[in-house]
Amino acid sequence: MQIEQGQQQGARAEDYGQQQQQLIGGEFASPACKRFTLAELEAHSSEESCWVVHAGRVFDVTRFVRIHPGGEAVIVTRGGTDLGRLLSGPPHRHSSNAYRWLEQYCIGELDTRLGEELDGGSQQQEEQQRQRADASVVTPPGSECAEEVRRRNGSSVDRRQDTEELMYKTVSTDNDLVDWSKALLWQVGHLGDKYNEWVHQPVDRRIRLFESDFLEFWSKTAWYVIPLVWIPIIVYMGLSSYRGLQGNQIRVFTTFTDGGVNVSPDWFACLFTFGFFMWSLVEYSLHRFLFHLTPPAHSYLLITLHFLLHGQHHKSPFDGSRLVFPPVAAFFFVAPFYSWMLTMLPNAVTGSLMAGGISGYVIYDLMHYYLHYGAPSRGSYLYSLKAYHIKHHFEHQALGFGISSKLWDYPFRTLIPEETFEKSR
Ligand code: HEM
Ligand SMILES: [Zn+2]
Ligand SMILES: [Zn+2]
Repeated sequence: MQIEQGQQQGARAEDYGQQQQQLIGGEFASPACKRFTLAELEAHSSEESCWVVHAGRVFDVTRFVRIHPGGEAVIVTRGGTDLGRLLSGPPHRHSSNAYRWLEQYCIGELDTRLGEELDGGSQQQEEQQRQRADASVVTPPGSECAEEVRRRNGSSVDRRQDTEELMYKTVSTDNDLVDWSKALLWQVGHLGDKYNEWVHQPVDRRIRLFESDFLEFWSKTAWYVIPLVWIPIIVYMGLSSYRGLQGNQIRVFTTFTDGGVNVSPDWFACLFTFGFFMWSLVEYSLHRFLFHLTPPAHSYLLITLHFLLHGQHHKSPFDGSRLVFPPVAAFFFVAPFYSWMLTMLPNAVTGSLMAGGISGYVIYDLMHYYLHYGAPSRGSYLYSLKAYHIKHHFEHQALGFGISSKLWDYPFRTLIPEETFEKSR
């Protein structure tokens, strides 16, 4: 069964290689072609239903506008219109993954004949055009919009847009390396050297990790579980550590100094703050040195583990069911770390530091969720963090490891360049 699945994956991987070749040549998958009139397009220009046109095709971006890292307004105000060259900036030169992302929302193409009529084209010209188009284009069911648009529009499609199209890669989950109708966890290990590229091409689709409903259910965590589980632990740890500092004569650094340093209850706030601050370094280190380790192509196990830990979040960055870290899994990180600290420091000191550290963790996890799903107002600190983190997902996977702050990206020199548009010109 396993071998059979492996062979299927192998065959898919080969097809994928060929597919990528074709895609570089400009082919990309789209849904069956449907034509929309300008009037239909214009009727979808609000937050509730937002359609846009790009390179002759129509995209229903309603579900994306709220979470767009450049803000909701920039898309909604252009709802029902052609985006023209906006995607290549300014204000922002979009990544190739952003173009791929847009592909997922393609619902058809714009009926340009009507557009030209509305633009004042004469009846005769319009009729000639219609005849030309009808002679050259048959719309078989299931044909791909993009291919058709290119064929019909020929040289009329802007050259620059053509170049943009070359950046597209398939986002069709029906034609992917993995079978999306089945659980993904046991499939990804077979992707071998294709895994790394595949996992960094995000899709707007929920992931099923396990075949078993029981495991699937327990692998998901709603965001509010994080404060519900951890805040009582923080309060308990904090209070008991503070009492511990009050009740006992606690001394630290006894091995380095004569008699050690006395820790009074006043130290609690400093220890808590230090633990909170140290969390940001742990956050950076885990994200950079563990979650972003590239698993060896031949290791089924390590690829699977990588996917479970972080890969699935990169593949499906807006799958809210697995955006925060499950508390049971977190205990496996916290417990050994806590025990190790206890070997060096008194209980009350360790507890105070841990209470601060876990508070930092809770804030990080909730912020991470908000950066994906929230719509912070333009110019705010959270807006800049959201844009920063989404760039880590879409374009700079080897940079921008700080999530709740960019702090540690400075000394470790992994800061994402401010605005790639100016620099790339
Ligand atoms: C509807 C199609 C659009 C899609 C799918 C889209 C997607 C994205 C994505 C994925 C990013 C993250 C960075 C990247 O990967 O490039 C982004 C950032 C951004 N987008 Fe869009 N976008 C769209 C339309 C627009 C429009 C029409 C504008 C402006 C007129 C715009 C302005 C921006 C800005 C300014 C940022 C960067 C935020 C920052 O760095 O401050 N986007 N977009
Ligand atoms: Zn990451
Ligand atoms: Zn993320």
